[in-house]
Amino acid sequence: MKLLVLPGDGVGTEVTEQGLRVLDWFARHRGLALDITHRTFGMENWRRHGTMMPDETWAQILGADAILFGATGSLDQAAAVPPEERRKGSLLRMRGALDLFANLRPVKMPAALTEASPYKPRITEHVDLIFVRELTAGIYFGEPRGVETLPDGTRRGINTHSYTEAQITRAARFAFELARTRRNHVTSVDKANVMEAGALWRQVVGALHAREFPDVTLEHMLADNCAMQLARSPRRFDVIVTDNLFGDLLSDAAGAIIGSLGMLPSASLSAPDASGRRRALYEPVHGSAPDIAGQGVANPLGSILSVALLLRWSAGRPEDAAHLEAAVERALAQGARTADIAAPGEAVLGTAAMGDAVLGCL
Ligand SMILES: NC(=O)c1ccc[n+]([C@@H]2O[C@H](COP(=O)([O-])OP(=O)(O)OC[C@H]3O[C@@H](n4cnc5c(N)ncnc54)[C@H](O)[C@@H]3O)[C@@H](O)[C@H]2O)c1
Ligand SMILES: CC(C)[C@H](C(=O)O)[C@@H](O)C(=O)O
Ligand SMILES: [Mg+2]
Repeated sequence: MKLLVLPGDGVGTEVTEQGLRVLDWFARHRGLALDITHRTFGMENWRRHGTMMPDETWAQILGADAILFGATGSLDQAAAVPPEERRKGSLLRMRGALDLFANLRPVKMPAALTEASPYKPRITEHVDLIFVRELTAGIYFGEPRGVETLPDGTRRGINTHSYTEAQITRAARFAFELARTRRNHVTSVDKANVMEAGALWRQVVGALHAREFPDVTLEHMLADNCAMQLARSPRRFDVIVTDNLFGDLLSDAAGAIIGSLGMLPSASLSAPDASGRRRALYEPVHGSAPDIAGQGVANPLGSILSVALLLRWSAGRPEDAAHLEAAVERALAQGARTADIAAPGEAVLGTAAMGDAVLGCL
């Protein structure tokens, strides 16, 4: 498998290093064959090459079987880099060009972390849900977009929320198929009461369900209610399918259930090609975390668990994926804690030491 590693900005580099150590364990002990290429991404490209996206890196991105990504975003970027360059080196350009429409964001409560969660244990116990966030359409990609100057000299910012039936159908089909491998329940989240695109979303998901997936339980939920239900009774959810923006917001909110955004992994997948291979990008859900970057304190488990998703979805190694997920659970059960998930008085590990703890449990 051709794997491209793009650690990116801020804590992205720190957590990806730990993800790579774990991947290397599977290469050495389980015969995982990897052809790994490393490239810089983000502000380091601007500093080194004067462009946010060297052509050679873009070619690597387009040619990779899978990408292990860290994070993007830096405080100096908006001031230092012209908008055109920022777009060239943006995560959204990659997601769009690779057509990574299905963004999986599992949220599973490790039993050991009930004290780290701001919620009561009776709320968080046994939470095991997964978002299928549509990732290549909606308001992130709709046209027209931009900032225009009005006749009175003031400006207006414009973005367009748009979904075609085909874009809704492929995300929903992915969610129904995934639900059949889990607890057979899909919650489809929209704002059908306000948005035309939301009403279409609901119709298309409902019709697909009736036509192809009557064995799966489907519920429709408005996005504002979903935000509340995630806090109140997250255990009720199995698969949540939703649009690009709601998926972004709701998955961060779900990170709080576990206690830290640093815990959440993700996989972004394209449709399979003729040989059944999906292009894929794996990354923690969190960003570059400028408030803690460079200190060696970031939680690497979001990246390490993204490696588990890579083993499952790109390497075709579900047993290895489960082995890694179990090792993370064991490390947590043995008391391994980075600062973000430590209860008061608990000993705190740095980023690399948390990597050591997981490796020790493999
Ligand atoms: N996929 C991505 O690369 C991605 C995702 C989200 C935000 N961003 C970018 O990151 C930058 C910072 O955004 P933000 O601060 O709103 O979001 P963030 O996800 O970077 O951080 C939010 C909060 O979570 C904490 N956090 C994040 N990752 C952590 C980890 N591994 N361990 C412990 N704590 C962690 C941070 O310290 C911060 O308090 C922005 O430029 C934003 O655009 C990128
Ligand atoms: C960095 C940003 C473009 C991104 C998004 O909004 O999709 C991030 O928040 C995420 O969740 O992956
Ligand atoms: Mg986000």
